[in-house]
Amino acid sequence: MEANAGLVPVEIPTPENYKADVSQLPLSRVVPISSSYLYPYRVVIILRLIIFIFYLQYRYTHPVDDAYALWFVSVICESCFALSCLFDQFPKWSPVDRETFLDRLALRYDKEGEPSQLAHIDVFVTTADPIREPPLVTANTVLSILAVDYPADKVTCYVSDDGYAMQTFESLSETTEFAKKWVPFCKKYSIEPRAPEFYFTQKIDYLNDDIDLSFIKECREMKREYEELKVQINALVAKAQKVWKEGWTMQDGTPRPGNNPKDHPGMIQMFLGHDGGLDTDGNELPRLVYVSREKRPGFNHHKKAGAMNALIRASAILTNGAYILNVDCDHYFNNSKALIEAMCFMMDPAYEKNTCYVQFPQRFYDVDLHDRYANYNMVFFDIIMKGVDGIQGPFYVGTGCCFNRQALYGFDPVVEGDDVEISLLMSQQSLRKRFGQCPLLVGATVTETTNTASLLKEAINVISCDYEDETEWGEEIGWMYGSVTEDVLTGFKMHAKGWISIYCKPSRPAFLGCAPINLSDRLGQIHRWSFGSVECLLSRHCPIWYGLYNGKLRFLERVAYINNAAYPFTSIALLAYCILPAIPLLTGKSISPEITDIYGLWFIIVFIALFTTIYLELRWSDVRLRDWWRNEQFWVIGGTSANLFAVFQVLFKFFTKTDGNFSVTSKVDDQKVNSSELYILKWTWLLVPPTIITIINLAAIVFGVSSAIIDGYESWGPLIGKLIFAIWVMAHLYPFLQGLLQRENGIPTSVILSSIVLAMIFVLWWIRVDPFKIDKWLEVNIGSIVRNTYNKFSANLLDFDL
Ligand SMILES: O=c1ccn([C@@H]2O[C@H](COP(=O)(O)OP(=O)(O)O[C@H]3O[C@H](CO)[C@@H](O)[C@H](O)[C@H]3O)[C@@H](O)[C@H]2O)c(=O)[nH]1
Ligand SMILES: [Mn+2]
Repeated sequence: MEANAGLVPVEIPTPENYKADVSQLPLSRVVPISSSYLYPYRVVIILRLIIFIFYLQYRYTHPVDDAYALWFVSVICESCFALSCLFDQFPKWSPVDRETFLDRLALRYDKEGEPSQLAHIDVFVTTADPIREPPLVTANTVLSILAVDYPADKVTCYVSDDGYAMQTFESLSETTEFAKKWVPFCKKYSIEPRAPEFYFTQKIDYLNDDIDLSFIKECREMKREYEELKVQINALVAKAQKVWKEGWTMQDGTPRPGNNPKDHPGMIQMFLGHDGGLDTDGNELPRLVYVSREKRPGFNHHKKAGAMNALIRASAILTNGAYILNVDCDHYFNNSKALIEAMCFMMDPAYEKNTCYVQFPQRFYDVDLHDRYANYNMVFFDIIMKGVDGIQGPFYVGTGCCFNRQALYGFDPVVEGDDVEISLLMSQQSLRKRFGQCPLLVGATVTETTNTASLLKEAINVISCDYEDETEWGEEIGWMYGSVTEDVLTGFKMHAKGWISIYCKPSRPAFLGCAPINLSDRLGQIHRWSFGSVECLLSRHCPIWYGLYNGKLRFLERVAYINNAAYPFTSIALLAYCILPAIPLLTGKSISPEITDIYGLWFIIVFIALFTTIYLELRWSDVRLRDWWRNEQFWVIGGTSANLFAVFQVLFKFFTKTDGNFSVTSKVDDQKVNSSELYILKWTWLLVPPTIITIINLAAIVFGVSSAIIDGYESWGPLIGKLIFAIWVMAHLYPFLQGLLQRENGIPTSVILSSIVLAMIFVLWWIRVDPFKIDKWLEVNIGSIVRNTYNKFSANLLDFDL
C-alpha cells in the first residue's frame, strides 16, 4: 500500500467527461518558434553586438588624417546606425506565433441548439472622401461584414462617413437590398471571400465534377445581381458629380445645403437589424448604421480619431457591443471567421481581463507583381510584430483590430483579485467630466427600456461637434488626438496602462486592403507615418519617459516603441552615408584606411554578422529574401525622402505650432486605372534628395571607373571597395529610379540608365582628353566652320559674362 501512495489514479476519459473537459480547454496556444533557428539567432545577436563595439572602437581610434572631416562624419553615422540596430534588434528577442481553436470557442459559447453566448461586437468602418474612396469599395467591405460568420443579432456594422456624401449614403441603402440575397447565398455555400467584387474576380471552376448544379445557377444569378448593384452605385456617383449648368442656388442665395462636408448637421440612419426586414431565407441580418458626425467651421474635428470617437459614443447608446473591431473602408473581410478568431482571445478567461486588443496583420490585394514599392511590408508584419507579440503585444496599426471597449474607455486592466466594478469606483460626476454630459453614455449600458426614437436622439447628441468640449475624449479616452498616426499612439497609451495585446495571424488573411500604387502616394504615406512618429517623440507621449513612474510598460516593449518613434532620425545619417562613399571616388580622398588593412577585416566581420542575423531572421519568420530586400530598398528610398522631410517638418511644426495634415490615401479600385496608376508621378520636394543621391553616385561610379582606365590606376583594390559602396547605394535606389523614369509603354529603366551612364562616360572622356587633340579632331572631322562657330560662341559667352 505504501508503495502506491505516490501514484495518481488515471481517469480514463469517457466521451461524456471528455466533452466537458474540451469546453474548458484554452481557446488558443502559443506556438514556439523553432529553436534550431531561434537559439543560434540569439547567439548571433549577442556576437554582433560585441563585434560592433570593437568595430566602432577601432574606428574611433583610427582617424584618417588626410580626410578628417569625412572620417568624422562617417563615424558619427556608423554610431547612429549601431544605436538604431540595437533598438531594432532586441524587441525581436522572443518572437511568438499563435494558433486558435475555433471549434473550442463554439463548444464553449455557441453550442448547437442553444442561444449563442458569444459577445456582441460593433464593427466600425471609416470613409472620408467619396472620390478617393469610391462608394463601391465601402459597399464591398460592408457586404463582407454583413455576411460574416457570427450570430447576426450580435454584430452591428457602423459606417462613419466624414465626407457627408449623398452617394455614399444612398449606395449603402442599395447595398442593404442586395445584402438580403447575398448573405444567405454566402452562408449556404460557405464561400470566401464574402465581398462580391473579390469573390467574382477569382476563378470559379464551373467544370469541376463535384460542383453543385444549383450552386452554379445561383452563383450566376448572384453575379448578375451584383453587376446591377454596381450599375446603380455608379449611377449614384455620376449623379453626385454632375455639375448643374445654371448652378444651384437657394432662394436666399446660399449654396445648396446638405452637401458641404465641412459644415453640416449630424446624421444617423439605421438599416436592417431585427426590425429592418429579413433576408430571402427569412433570417435576420446584422444591423447597419450610417453615421456622419456633425461638422462646423471653427471646430477641430480630429480627422479619423475624431470620427472613431463619435462612433464609440453612438454605438455605446445604440448597441453597446463589448468589443469593437475597426477597419478602413478598403479593408474588407477576406476571412469570414475573423470575428471568431478575435473572440478566441477576447473571450478566453486567460486573456479576457487584460487584453486591450487583438491586431491582425495588414494584407493587400492590389499590389503589383513585383511589389516595387514594398507595400507588403513583410518585415514589419511578419518579423517585428511577431517580436513584440512575445513581449507585451503588437502595435495598433489603424485597421483590422478588435478592441475591448473598456480599454478604449481609458480604464486600467482588471487586476487579479480586484473584483470591484471599475465604474462604481468613480462618482457619477467625475464620469461626466471625463465622458461628457450624456446620461445614457455615462451609464455605459442601456439597461432601461428606452424606445429607439429617444435612443437615436441621444445618439445624435453625442456625435455633435461640441460634445467633447471639456471632456477627456482624445486625451485619455478613445482614439488619441494630436497625431497624424493616431493608431500607434492609441495602442501605446493602452500598453502604458498595463494592458497586453495579441497578434492574430490566421492562415487565410483576415482582411485585405488597398495599397498606394504609385511612387508619389507611397512616399506620401511613408511621410505621414514618419511624421506621426517624430511628432510622438516630441509630444507628452514620448515613449522614452511616458509612464515610467508606474512601470507598467515592459522594458523591451518600450524599446520597440522608442524605435518606432525615433527611426526617422536615422534618415539624416542615411543621407550622409549615401553621399559619402561617392566623395572619395570623385575627389580621390578616403573615408577610411585602405580596405586591405585591419579596417577591411573588421568591416567584413561586421557584414558577416549582419547577414547571418538576417539569414536566421528570415528562417524563423518565413519571410522571403525578396521581401526583405524590398524593405531594405525602401528603407533607403523612404529614408532619404519622406523620413528626412518629416523630421524637419515636425521640428518646424514643433517650434511654430502649426497643425499636421492627413491626406487620405487613394483607393480608386479599377483594374484599368491601377495598371496605369503605377506610372503616375507627381513631382514633389520629396523626390529631390534621392534624385541628387542618384546623380552623385552615378557620376562617382562613372568617374571612378573611367579615371582608372584612362589614368591607368596603380591598383584596383581601393577603387573596388569604394565602387561596391556606390553600386550598393544605387541598387537600393533602383525602384525609385523605376518610378522616376518609367512611363507606361515607355523605355525600360535599365535602358535609360545605361544610356545615361554611356553619355557620362563620353562626356568624361571628352573633358579628359587633351584639349589639343580635341581641336585637331574637330579640324580633321568637321573642319574650320565648326571651329569658328565654336570660337565665336565661346567669345560671346565671355562677352556676356563680362
Ligand atoms: O478625416 C478623416 C481622415 C481619414 N479617415 C479614414 O481613415 C482611414 C485611413 O486613411 P488612409 O488614407 O487609407 O490611410 P492609410 O495610409 O492607408 O492608413 C494607414 O495608416 C493610418 C495612420 O496614418 C491608419 O489610420 C490607417 O488605419 C492605416 O491603414 C480611411 O478609412 C479614411 O476614410 C477618416 O475617417 N476621417
Ligand atoms: Mn489604407
